[in-house]
Amino acid sequence: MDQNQKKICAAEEAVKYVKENAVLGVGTGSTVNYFIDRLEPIKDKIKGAVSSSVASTKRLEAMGIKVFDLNDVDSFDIYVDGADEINPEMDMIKGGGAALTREKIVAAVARKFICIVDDTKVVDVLGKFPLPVEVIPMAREYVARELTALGGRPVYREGCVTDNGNHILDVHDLKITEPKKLEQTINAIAGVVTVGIFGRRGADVLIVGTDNGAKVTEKK
Ligand SMILES: O=C(CO)[C@H](O)[C@H](O)COP(=O)(O)O
Repeated sequence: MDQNQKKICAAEEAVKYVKENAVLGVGTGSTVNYFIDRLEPIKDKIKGAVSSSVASTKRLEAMGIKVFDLNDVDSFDIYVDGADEINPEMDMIKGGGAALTREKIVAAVARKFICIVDDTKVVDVLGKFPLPVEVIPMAREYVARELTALGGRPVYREGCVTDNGNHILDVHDLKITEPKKLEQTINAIAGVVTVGIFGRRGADVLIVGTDNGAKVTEKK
């Protein structure tokens, strides 16, 4: 199986978690796009979705799925999203698609985070994938200096403006052995909107697409 087939395999397994009449939390990215596409046969059986990006909203609406404003939804069962890296504790790096802030917000409201990835995303230690940090534009250089002081090598993602009108710094050369601690430290820097470490709100269910089909792990 190639990487895309593995993403499809994980996405199809995630559809099994969708209950009738549910509102779904929907993430962003190529793996999630496969998940959205596979909602087609059951789209009339769900109430709708809460989306984490303009791109996912457009894809959901194009399929005829109603997209709710998060402020109009108290809570919902599942949030389905991809990741750039995930470790055995189900902490993740996210934000490769620059949607990390809205992803973190929608994930926070969901009862269960279902992470769908191909097997290249599963790692022992986070940090090989450059860590995305969304920053307020005027704070970009200040935040970059603070991230350098933490041992990282921040690189401005040129030309990228997030759905919230902000910039992204991708931080290279980090070996993230204590994800929850680093998440807190980076989030405390003035000008940081969100860091792409999802530790405080990690995944509850991990679905990995592999050569041997979907491997499902539930957090104990
Ligand atoms: O965090 C994300 C977007 O901000 C994505 O979930 C992450 O980048 C994985 O994307 P893909 O499924 O395309 O590999």
